[in-house]
Amino acid sequence: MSTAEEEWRGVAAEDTETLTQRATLRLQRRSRALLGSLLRPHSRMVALALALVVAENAASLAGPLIIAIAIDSGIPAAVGGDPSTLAWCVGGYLVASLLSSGLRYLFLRLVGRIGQDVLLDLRQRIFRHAQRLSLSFHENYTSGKVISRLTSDVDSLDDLLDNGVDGLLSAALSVTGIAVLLVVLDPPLGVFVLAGFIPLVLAARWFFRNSNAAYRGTRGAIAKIIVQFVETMNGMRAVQAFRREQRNESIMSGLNGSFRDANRRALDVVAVFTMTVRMVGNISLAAVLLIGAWRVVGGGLELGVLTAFLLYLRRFYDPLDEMAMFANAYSSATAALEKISGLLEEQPDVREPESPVDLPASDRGRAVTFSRVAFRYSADGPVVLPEFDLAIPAGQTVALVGPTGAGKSTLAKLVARFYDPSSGSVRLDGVDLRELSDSALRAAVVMVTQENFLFSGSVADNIALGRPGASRSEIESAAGAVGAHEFISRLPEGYGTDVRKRGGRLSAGQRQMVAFARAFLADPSVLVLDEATSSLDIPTERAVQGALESVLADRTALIIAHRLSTVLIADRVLVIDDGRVVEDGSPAELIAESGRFAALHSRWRDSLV
Ligand SMILES: Nc1ncnc2c1ncn2[C@@H]1O[C@H](COP(=O)(O)OP(=O)(O)OP(=O)(O)O)[C@@H](O)[C@H]1O
Repeated sequence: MSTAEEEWRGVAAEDTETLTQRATLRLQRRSRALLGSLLRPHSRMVALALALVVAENAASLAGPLIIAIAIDSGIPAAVGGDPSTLAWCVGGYLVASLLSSGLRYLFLRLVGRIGQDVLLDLRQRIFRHAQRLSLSFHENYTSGKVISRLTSDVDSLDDLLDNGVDGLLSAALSVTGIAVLLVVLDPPLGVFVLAGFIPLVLAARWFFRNSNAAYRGTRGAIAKIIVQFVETMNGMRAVQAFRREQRNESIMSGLNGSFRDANRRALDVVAVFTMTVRMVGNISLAAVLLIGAWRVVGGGLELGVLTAFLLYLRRFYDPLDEMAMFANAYSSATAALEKISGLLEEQPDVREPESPVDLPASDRGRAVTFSRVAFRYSADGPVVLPEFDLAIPAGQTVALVGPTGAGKSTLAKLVARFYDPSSGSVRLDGVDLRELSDSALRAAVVMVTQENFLFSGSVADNIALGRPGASRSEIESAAGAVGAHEFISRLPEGYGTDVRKRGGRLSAGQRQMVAFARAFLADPSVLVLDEATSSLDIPTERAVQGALESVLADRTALIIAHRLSTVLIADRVLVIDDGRVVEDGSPAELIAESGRFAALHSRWRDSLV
């Protein structure tokens, strides 16, 4: 792939207003490929739907032709005493109408089913893919954008499949069918009507060019609204605490305004196109009426043929209106498809190896080694770890301390392989983390983060996250081991309490205990713990400390320690500064020296008195 194409890979083009011709073609190819892959499993059904719509149109086009025969032959014969032709015409008309309605029903049902299956598949693909993408992607892309891909973009596709495709197929078929019939019925009038097509083709070209640009704008604007909305709702506490409501409102009203303007532009384009179609249609109709009537009076045209001609002509322009609606839905869906296909094109930075290596057997933790690890979060970002070497023997508990921004969390995230080192390697019992399968890595290393995230569901479900499929007694014994059993039993519905419902909400300390129970149940050989910074009251602190000691037994642990009590139970303390180890030793050794840890230790102790 050339560098120019590389620039438009994935979500790179999302915020670009104007694209080069090459980029546009590339994005269109990508969208078409996605649509093709979505429709392929339903190809038979799509073929059946096409057959149904062709048959339906043929049945419905027979109507005016039968009326022409009725007027020109049926009625004169009936006046002459032979009503059979007229009776055949009426019967034929009824059959054609019934057939057309029945086929339409079948077509709509089928298209509805295909459409919903396609959307289901697409939603699942987006969700699955978004979950697979690396943390580094999510940090930049934000959850709001993923939500807008999954909701408003999929909705525009829904709109296209529900209304647009039906409109387009019917319109295209009836316009073609009618054009042929018009020329057959009366060639001079037919050719005259078809000449009206020239301005229509020009108008359609203008429409597509402009509406595509307008709809790219609406997709971008709605995504920004959702991002802002999600961020505000997620940060509601901070919003209210810092009185950010007014500022958020003004940001939101600006975004809403751009969304409205982008939509207005899109609708203006539709309005101009629809008006042009109607105008050409009505002028043609008036002209055909004038010329046709003049020829009927002169005896050059039969009245029935003129009637059929006028009936067809009405049907000829109505679907063109529908085409405008389709084009509308199409432009919106193309813009959505462009964004969705971009998200789906993104590849995780942290990838599972094709032929993973097994870890050796171990029953007491695993050795963790950093060998000449250099790390930066992005290719153009600052170096966070210049060259880091560290060997942690199996079973050792290491506390990481150091100033904010020193790189402690970065080290922890590298051990859990949320990121890969820019150079060098992180190894587990000598095996590079990049050579392990995801499941082996997740079984071996568990990271407990500061946020202690609880998913909606019961307390038991949240603990069971550590080992899906764990029995209730295993869950309870894990909770018991970390000392959480007692408070969980006191919750309104015990282990079955919903953590998101009133009464089930847990305090910071309780959330931490649940997270420990989860880690205990997962039973990893390496535990990475980013200790919560929030201070707990003394009894809770003790309980949490006790829980921590049970979780740490018999495993290797790397703890970003914020509490003195945690540091003191560690076998080894590493003081990190600016991505380097500046002190390394047991807590007692470091306290005995007069370095940074000794100073930190005395400040901690002073704060406890
Ligand atoms: N996701 C990220 N993207 C880019 N830079 C980051 C990211 N996370 C951290 N950094 C940068 O990397 C450096 C180290 O951050 P890190 O979070 O590892 O520090 P820390 O020692 O854990 O700090 P704290 O004690 O405040 O949590 C900082 O300069 C920070 O700005």
